[in-house]
Amino acid sequence: MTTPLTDTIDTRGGRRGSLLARLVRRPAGAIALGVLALIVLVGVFAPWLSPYDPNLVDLSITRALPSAEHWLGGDTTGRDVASRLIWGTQITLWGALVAILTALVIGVPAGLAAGYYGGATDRIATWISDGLQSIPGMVILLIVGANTGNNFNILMVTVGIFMAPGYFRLTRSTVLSVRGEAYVDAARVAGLSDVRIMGRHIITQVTAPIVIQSALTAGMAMGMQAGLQFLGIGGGTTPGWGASMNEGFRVMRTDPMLLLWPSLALGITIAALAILGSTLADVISVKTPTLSPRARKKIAAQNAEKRPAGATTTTTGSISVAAVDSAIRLENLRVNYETPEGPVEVVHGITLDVAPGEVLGIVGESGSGKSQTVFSVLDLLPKSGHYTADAIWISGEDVTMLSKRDRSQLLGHEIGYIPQEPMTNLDPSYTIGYQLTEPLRAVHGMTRPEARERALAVLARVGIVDPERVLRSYPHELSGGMAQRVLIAGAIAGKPSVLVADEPTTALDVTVQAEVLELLRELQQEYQMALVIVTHNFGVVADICDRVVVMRSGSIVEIDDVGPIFAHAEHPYTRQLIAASLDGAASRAELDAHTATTQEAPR
Ligand SMILES: Nc1ncnc2c1ncn2[C@@H]1O[C@H](COP(=O)(O)OP(=O)(O)OP(=O)(O)O)[C@@H](O)[C@H]1O
Repeated sequence: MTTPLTDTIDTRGGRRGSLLARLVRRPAGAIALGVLALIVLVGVFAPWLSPYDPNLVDLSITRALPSAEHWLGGDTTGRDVASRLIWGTQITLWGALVAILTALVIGVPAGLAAGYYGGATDRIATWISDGLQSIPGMVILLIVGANTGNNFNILMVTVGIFMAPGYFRLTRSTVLSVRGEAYVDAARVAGLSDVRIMGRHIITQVTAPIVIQSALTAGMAMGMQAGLQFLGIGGGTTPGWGASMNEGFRVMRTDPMLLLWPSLALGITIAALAILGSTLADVISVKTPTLSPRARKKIAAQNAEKRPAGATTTTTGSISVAAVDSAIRLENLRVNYETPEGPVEVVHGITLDVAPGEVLGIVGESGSGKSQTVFSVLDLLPKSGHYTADAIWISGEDVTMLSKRDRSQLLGHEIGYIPQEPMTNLDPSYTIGYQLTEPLRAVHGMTRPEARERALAVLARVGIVDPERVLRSYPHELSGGMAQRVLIAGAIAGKPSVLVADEPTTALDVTVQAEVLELLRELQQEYQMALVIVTHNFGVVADICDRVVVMRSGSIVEIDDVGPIFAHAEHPYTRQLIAASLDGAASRAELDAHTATTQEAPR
């Protein structure tokens, strides 16, 4: 039985917060939202905010300059400009709303049905959508305007119909991308109706892109509406901003301000909608944030502050050999990630080392920081991540003092790396031969025949029966176990002094796991390499390691030799992990027996 470790789950990550909260956390989002909220309030409360009837003519204020009574002055026929602008806000927003609702009501259900059902439904809907897009919208709008007495609402519904294909295509493509997901199949198997599946499981995927599209479409609808009114179509008695622009345009030379105010209102609104749309897209897609150089400096300064003057550090862990004698030595390593909620530290100042020829296990449950530690050594952190350390020694050199180029040279020579997922770490477009020989030629300066010879030798050494054939093969032609052996061959081909294996057996089935561990143990002894093996499994530790580092929530809770750890682990978390890992795990003897009898045959 496996002991549950639910009480040790790290919950510091927290929730990402509501969409609105994430939006207003960004300055551009907050400003755009604030401006739009103000515009909407003006539109909604126009009857109360407007000081005069927008159509009231008072000849005494004809072309009047701004004054206390008439904030923006009077127009050419003696109407209050501010009142017309305020009422114009309402009519412009209303027009945009009618157009968007029309486009939504037509485009989204059609896109859902086309994407979900495919076949004839998809073909017919796509054909109609393409047809709509090929029709010149302005001509139709002129015809509709002429036949409906320039009815504003009907014109905006027509604008909405021409905008529906945008929603249709967006919804259809989103549905197509989720239609084959396992959870949609599961809902089908569970007997849920199509309408329910679309309404519950699929629409949720479509909502975010639709919100973004609506922000952008609103701007376009306002632009079209203004364009129509500018042409004198759909103005009505209460002018939208477009109609005011038309009036202002006619007297642009003598009264330029009459054109300026509505143009400004329209420009600001459309700009705010565009900024809102693109900020929403950023927030919703949660693009991986990248740490800016400024943020990196800030984190480094904060980490320096955490170190009391004179004292070495506030780190966890310990070291066993002198820095220059170590294969790897980390001093006060911290890893930070930039997240939508701000920087988060995921490794909290750890110190550890590996002696030459030693096998060190880094153990901990998922999320404890094992991989981030290894990635920092290998300089493999993603762009959103950043580490700081007092020093990182690799084969007696502090790599934090080296240039990026020198560091990667050193890594290429001194460290071999075996990743978690063998298949995803081989490029499907290249043969195994190319992938094995490329680093030998580029980093180790071998000629093509030398590299080929070395690749064949290491493939044979890791137990590949027909190395010549494997060299010609593409990754998809290998089994998972063979792919992992190929990666091990690649890792040792350059004769590194340290081999780092990140959960090297996780993706393999249990029989192959035993063989791969056995191989690693043999290679480590044969090449006299230091081996760092990342695992969540104490069974692996028992099998292969000399010393073990136990990590939890980004800190080291215990470091000791394997014997003492199993005999009397000090930390309760270590004891819990040991119990969870070893219950039911195959014993060393069983694994050995298995390895002796089973030899994996290549396909
Ligand atoms: N790109 C990232 N952005 C933000 N946080 C991250 C990122 N990658 C990892 N983390 C966080 O860092 C912490 C440590 O992750 P790490 O991958 O080192 O865990 P691990 O112990 O190797 O787990 P596993 O065995 O599942 O690989 C986790 O809390 C994880 O959520």
